[in-house]
Amino acid sequence: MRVRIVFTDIDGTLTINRRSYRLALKAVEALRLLVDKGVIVSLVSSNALPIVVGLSRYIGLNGPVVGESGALVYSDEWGIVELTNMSARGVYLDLLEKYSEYVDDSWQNRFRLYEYALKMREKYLGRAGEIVDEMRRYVESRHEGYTLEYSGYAIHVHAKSVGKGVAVKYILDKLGISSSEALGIGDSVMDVDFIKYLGYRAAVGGSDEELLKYCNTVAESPSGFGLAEIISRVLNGMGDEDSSE
Ligand SMILES: O=C(O)COP(=O)(O)O
Repeated sequence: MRVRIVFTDIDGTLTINRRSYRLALKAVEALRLLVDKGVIVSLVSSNALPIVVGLSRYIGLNGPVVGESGALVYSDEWGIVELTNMSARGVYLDLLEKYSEYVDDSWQNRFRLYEYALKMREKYLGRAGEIVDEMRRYVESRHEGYTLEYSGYAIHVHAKSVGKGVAVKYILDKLGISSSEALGIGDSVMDVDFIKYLGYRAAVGGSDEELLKYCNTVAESPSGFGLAEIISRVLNGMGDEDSSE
């Protein structure tokens, strides 16, 4: 197994479970270990870019990051790279008004450029799937070229051409690394978009069923604890390869 770059989602993948924002310290330690071994680690998230850049910096990671579900990429060397020019602001404002019974605004929207988020109101979380499907039908019939997805943390409204996969391919291409040497780790159906292109495809325990269909490794432990488990398998695999050389 030769992994040169690891792309990992944040919410539900580095956290202690799929509802919390609290990082699993085991996950932080595992990512740092990868960096120390010379592996590039990139965060791939639907969060606003400043959150992703900040987190990457303070954890001590070394790779380019993806924010706004793939609309934006950042690295110290490249600066902010915009992978779309289609802002979903008008679409999100329409949804916020029309579906105000079900969804609330996200504070992060003041810091977003292209992709916008809505939070499902607590009392409707049990009906999230059905409400999201209805909202998607509305968006796709009224706003050509736009769609929405649900991560379990928020509903993300963006141009159809925007995706975590487009951004991950952009990074691989710029760095000259083959997708066969890349590992992707996620927890939600939104992660299928980038994981499906990569040579090594892993899901943490408790992931969405849809994601599991695309993965060749599934952790037993949930969320960030599962990520630590996957990384220890990778590091052991790399050790085997080194000792056989
Ligand atoms: O902001 C969200 O809804 C999810 O963020 P993530 O892409 O890091 O899981």
